[in-house]
Amino acid sequence: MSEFGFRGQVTLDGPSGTGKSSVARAVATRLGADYLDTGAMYRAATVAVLDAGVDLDDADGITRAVAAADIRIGTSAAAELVLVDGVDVAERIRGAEVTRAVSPVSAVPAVRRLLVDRQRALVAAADAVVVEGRDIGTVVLPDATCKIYLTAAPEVRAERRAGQLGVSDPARIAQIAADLRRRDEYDSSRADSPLRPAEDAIVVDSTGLDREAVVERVLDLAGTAVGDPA
Ligand SMILES: Nc1ncnc2c1ncn2[C@@H]1O[C@H](COP(=O)(O)OP(=O)(O)O)[C@@H](O)[C@H]1O
Ligand SMILES: Nc1ccn([C@H]2C[C@H](O)[C@@H](COP(=O)(O)OP(=O)(O)O)O2)c(=O)n1
Repeated sequence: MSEFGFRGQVTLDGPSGTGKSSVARAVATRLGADYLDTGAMYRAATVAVLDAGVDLDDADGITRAVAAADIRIGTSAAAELVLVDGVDVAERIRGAEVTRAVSPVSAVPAVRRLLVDRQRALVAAADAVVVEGRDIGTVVLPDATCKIYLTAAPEVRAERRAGQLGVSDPARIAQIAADLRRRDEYDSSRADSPLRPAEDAIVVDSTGLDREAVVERVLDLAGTAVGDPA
């Protein structure tokens, strides 16, 4: 099929370090589609919570802080745009402070309702879109054209994350691996929209594949899902 003829939604869910962001961005570029990073929305919401000084056990306070914040997210694969109350937080949302706090913030059901509504509105505005997160195939877009669930061995995911952060010290890599495990467990066991593959998702294990091979596999699956000969 013509890559640029794609119309519909590709969803990419899975745990941290499986390659969701880098693969989703590349697939969106190749398809000429929009790109939505829902993890960046939960991270931006976490900035609002941290800046409001709310305790991470206080679900009502978290909800108020997120509802009061003006969170804006871009949908272009070419440039990342994440604003909280007009401030560019694209770099800050990747830092350790936000990464530590994002799971409890994203487990609050009222926060999820707010952000899922915005995610659906952004998707509705696009003819073609690649959306990545944890619950996109299961909750946000149950009727998506093509659903992918990305996995990879935990030690490979930790090494990738360490490489991305420029970390080579074995003790710090072990810390990154422990943090990933903790977040996986938290995200998979929360009551509202836990991380899990949708029943109709295709599982792609990226452990032994380089990024380009995963991108090609996802493009093949997207082409098959819209029924065009590849
Ligand atoms: N298949 C792959 N093989 C090796 N490295 C990869 C692969 N996919 C992604 N990466 C790298 O791993 C790191 C984490 O990828 P990222 O896309 O941020 O994952 P996620 O969004 O799932 O957390 C990045 O540095 C990325 O370039
Ligand atoms: N659709 C989503 C996306 C992310 N989240 C939450 C749970 C995740 O631990 C955090 C951060 O997601 P993000 O995709 O940025 O995380 P990684 O890049 O995979 O480390 O947000 C979510 O609950 N639902």
